[in-house]
Amino acid sequence: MYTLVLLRHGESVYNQGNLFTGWTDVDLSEKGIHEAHEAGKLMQREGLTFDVAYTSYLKRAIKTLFFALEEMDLLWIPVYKTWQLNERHYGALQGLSKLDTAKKYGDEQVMLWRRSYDVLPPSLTKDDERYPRNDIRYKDVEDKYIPLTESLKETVVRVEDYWNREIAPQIKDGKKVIIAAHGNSLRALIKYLENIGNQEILDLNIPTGTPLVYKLDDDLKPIDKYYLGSEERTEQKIEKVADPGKIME
Ligand SMILES: O=C(O)[C@H](O)COP(=O)(O)O
Repeated sequence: MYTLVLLRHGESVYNQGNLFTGWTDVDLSEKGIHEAHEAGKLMQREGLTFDVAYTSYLKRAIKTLFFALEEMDLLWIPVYKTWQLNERHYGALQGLSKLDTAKKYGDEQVMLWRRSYDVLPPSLTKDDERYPRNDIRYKDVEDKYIPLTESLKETVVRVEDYWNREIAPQIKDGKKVIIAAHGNSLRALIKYLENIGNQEILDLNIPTGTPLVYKLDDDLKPIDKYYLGSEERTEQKIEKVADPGKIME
């Protein structure tokens, strides 16, 4: 049996402002920094340790991983960064308010853009400054992989590819792995790992800064999973992600 930990970044300043983020490289909020440290402490208390870590090219995930590993005195382990673990690209919605967008297009449409498997958010155009081709960090990524928008279905393809090529062999080799990524890139990975249906995936919401521990069998199929920390707090965070307009105490 293998242990794998998935960690969504702590609250970002865009999460705080309730804005669509996607590939926008925004920082953690003060609360997000705190969540990242807390995640590290929870993992330490649980007796977890890691040999290798994976994260995206986006600083909210990179910093969350850093702060969590710092708490565990594991800053020395190899950390691999990849665009393939980036958040799902939110197209022309990036930077817009989720509430204003819901007022303009209706809750149902926004829910489809946020949670459905294959509905694409409105696309960017190539002259948009948000087009990732203009960002130096993606200079080695082939044009065909640079998104103008992305459905979860497309996110699954790139996440699954990276999982099978890079991460799964490390786990099978006995390495203890943590993946620090994003709400929708983790939904994509979980959909693949647990073979969740295209309809059921609508209801999956990943809380910020809360370690999710998986027990995997020899074929890397999940046998068990659980969040670390207070169940009540995790539930509140999940509700907040599901309905970002909700006020949390
Ligand atoms: O990209 C974003 O806006 C968030 O990281 C995830 O947002 P969602 O919960 O609206 O999909």
